[in-house]
Amino acid sequence: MLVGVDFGRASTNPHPSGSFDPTLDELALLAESAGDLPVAKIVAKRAAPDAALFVGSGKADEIKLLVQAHQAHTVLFDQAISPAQQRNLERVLGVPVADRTALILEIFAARAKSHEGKLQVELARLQYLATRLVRRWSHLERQSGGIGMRGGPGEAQIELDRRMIDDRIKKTKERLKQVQRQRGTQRRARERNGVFKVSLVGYTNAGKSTLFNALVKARAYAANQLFATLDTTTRSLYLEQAGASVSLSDTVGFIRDLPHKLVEAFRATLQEAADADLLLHVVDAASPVLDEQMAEVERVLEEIGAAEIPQILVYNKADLLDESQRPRAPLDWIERQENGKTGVRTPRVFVSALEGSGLNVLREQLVQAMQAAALNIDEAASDDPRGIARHEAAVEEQQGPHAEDERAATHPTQA
Ligand SMILES: Nc1nc2c(ncn2[C@@H]2O[C@H](COP(=O)(O)OP(=O)(O)OP(=O)(O)O)[C@@H](O)[C@H]2O)c(=O)[nH]1
Ligand SMILES: [Mg+2]
Repeated sequence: MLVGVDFGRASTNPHPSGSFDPTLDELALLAESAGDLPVAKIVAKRAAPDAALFVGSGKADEIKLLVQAHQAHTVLFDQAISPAQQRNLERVLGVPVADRTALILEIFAARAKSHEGKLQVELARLQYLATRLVRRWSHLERQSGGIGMRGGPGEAQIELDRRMIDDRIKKTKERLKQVQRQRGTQRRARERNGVFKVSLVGYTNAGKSTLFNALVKARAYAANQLFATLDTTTRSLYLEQAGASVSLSDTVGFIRDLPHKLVEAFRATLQEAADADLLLHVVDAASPVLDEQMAEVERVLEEIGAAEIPQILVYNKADLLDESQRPRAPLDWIERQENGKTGVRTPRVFVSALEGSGLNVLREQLVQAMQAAALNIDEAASDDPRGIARHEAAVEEQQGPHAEDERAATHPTQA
């Protein structure tokens, strides 16, 4: 049973994309990805979350009736609920209650394949657990009457749990560091070869792995599931037009309200994207919430320090667009909105990774981006730190004069 609450404009949600999805489609897909079958959904409207139940008590009764009518075995909330709200709801509803964060962590835990991925998920889960214990403890403290009244019945146990968790967090972090140090060595070995690094980034389920497979003829796991990919896969992609290879990495997808601890735990994996010379930002062109998904990806890129990396926008699933939505040309240029920037002119390519259409145009753009970057590197040794002037000239040569003014104006601080 899926539940979403619309807090309207009063919402304190920090994400500009807004946290309320009236369709609950994404929550449904998350539930399916975790192996659940959504049987019913309900949306509520409130000015603010109820302290005890998150929803009002009338709504809770309504949910309970639906749970019974559909024999639902779990209630999933689209927003984060506190441990106390979770416990109260479970008591009222008579079934387990979980929120979006717990659901995402569950999916990650089930999907993690590599040693590093497993450790990252373990760390995120422990950290999630730790914050919940802290909150429960402070809740008990309040109940016991404040300072001087400590020593309630559960305190010793919680303190013990906390120490155990803190200990495991420490150990997991150490092991993770070890694994990442090894990977870092491998990565540096690759870097020394001077290979041009391209990373696929984008919202989960946009089609990154399908595109990766189509481009490098690999068999990365692609599925209609959220977070099908957790571990980074890297392959060499030979570009005939350039007579050279680039390294192409498939990475974990992004999602709105990605639990912060998870981003932290996956920082090293995401770092792969931040180290790239070029990002292929893959979007599901057929998604009704395309803008929100793109904004979310930009937000995460900003968070991991990858907002300045040049992008090619890959509008995937073009086969699903109807005639009126189809672009007139397979390639155009759009102004990408970025924090603090008026708009960055970025190539946009329409492809269907599934049918293999548009891939040649994409390869051409890859070659151009590579050549532009090569000129940048040439310039790196000279006075102009990133060779912006020459880079602009090179891009102009390749794309005609029209593409240029904005680029020069919007990359003034690139160095
Ligand atoms: N119609 C259509 N479906 C596509 C296309 N590309 C991918 N898909 C489907 O979209 C779903 C997700 O594809 P993936 O390649 O797993 O997406 P992803 O971005 O790697 O997803 P995560 O790894 O979960 O973040 C699969 O069911 C694909 O078959 C396309 O061009 N057209
Ligand atoms: Mg994938």
